[in-house]
Amino acid sequence: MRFAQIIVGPAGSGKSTYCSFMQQHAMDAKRNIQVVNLDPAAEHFTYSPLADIRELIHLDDAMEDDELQYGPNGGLIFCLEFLIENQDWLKAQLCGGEDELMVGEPDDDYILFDMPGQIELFTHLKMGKQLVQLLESWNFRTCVVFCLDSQFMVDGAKFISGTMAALSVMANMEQAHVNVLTKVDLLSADARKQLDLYLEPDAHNLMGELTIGSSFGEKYRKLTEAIGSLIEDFSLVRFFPLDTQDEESIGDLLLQIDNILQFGEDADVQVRDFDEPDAIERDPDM
Ligand SMILES: Nc1nc2c(ncn2[C@@H]2O[C@H](COP(=O)(O)OP(=O)(O)OP(=O)(O)O)[C@@H](O)[C@H]2O)c(=O)[nH]1
Ligand SMILES: [Mg+2]
Repeated sequence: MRFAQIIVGPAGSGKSTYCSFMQQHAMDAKRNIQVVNLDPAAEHFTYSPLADIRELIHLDDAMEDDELQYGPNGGLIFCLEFLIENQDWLKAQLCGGEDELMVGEPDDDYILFDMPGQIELFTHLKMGKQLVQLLESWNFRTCVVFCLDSQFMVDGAKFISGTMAALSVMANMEQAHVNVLTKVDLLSADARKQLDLYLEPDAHNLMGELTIGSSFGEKYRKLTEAIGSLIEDFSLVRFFPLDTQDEESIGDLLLQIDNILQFGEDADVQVRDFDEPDAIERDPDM
């Protein structure tokens, strides 16, 4: 079994930074987490990628092509379609170029996929989901990690809007899913308090309070309340506030995603499988 986190979220929400911090954290814990860059427009990131889509296709290829003549947004969609069509390239990068899947060390098979900030790839287009299906066919267990900038979540209307964006990705991808609020270290003490209030899991009628102080909230009070209670009543959307300056915060998040992927549990099973024949050998009468 192999493990994958698909890192998605709006432009500039902190996806690539998340990948760097996660990889570094894993390294410090003597764990091997690799990162694959699937953003064909990426110019710079601070991790060293296991594979890089820009070696297959670069955004400029789609934009400078005389026939295609894409703008930056259409070009990006084209690049991801191209990736899906040329899936053998990705498979070779992930599977060491062998035809058959190589089953490496369990620790070597944990990969973060750093995606472009084009959120429509994951809200209503099919490429995001196709990528996940490909990974699954290559034995990956996947979890979507949706990054949202916490600075845009500290007033009621924005919180609702961010929650709906998360919900939209969840509904389209139909995958195990974690929502991460990034850049929490940049929040003022007041903003952090406000955010914590929204994140309180059982603050009853919290969403009703969100209508106060925002023009959208006041104008569409009933709608806002209805959306709020829908989200609250069904526990639809939860957010993890990530402070990249706090090692414990990164560790807690990784643990949560590991649990969703059942990462540690597989290791247990392998230990048990390994022990059993040994025990039988030692006591042949049993
Ligand atoms: N202080 C702080 N800055 C952050 C954090 N995460 C990201 N940033 C900054 O936010 C900016 C965007 O971060 P990226 O990681 O490039 O965001 P991205 O989602 O990969 O962006 P695109 O790939 O362009 O969609 C950079 O200047 C980062 O340094 C964080 O946790 N704390
Ligand atoms: Mg990026």
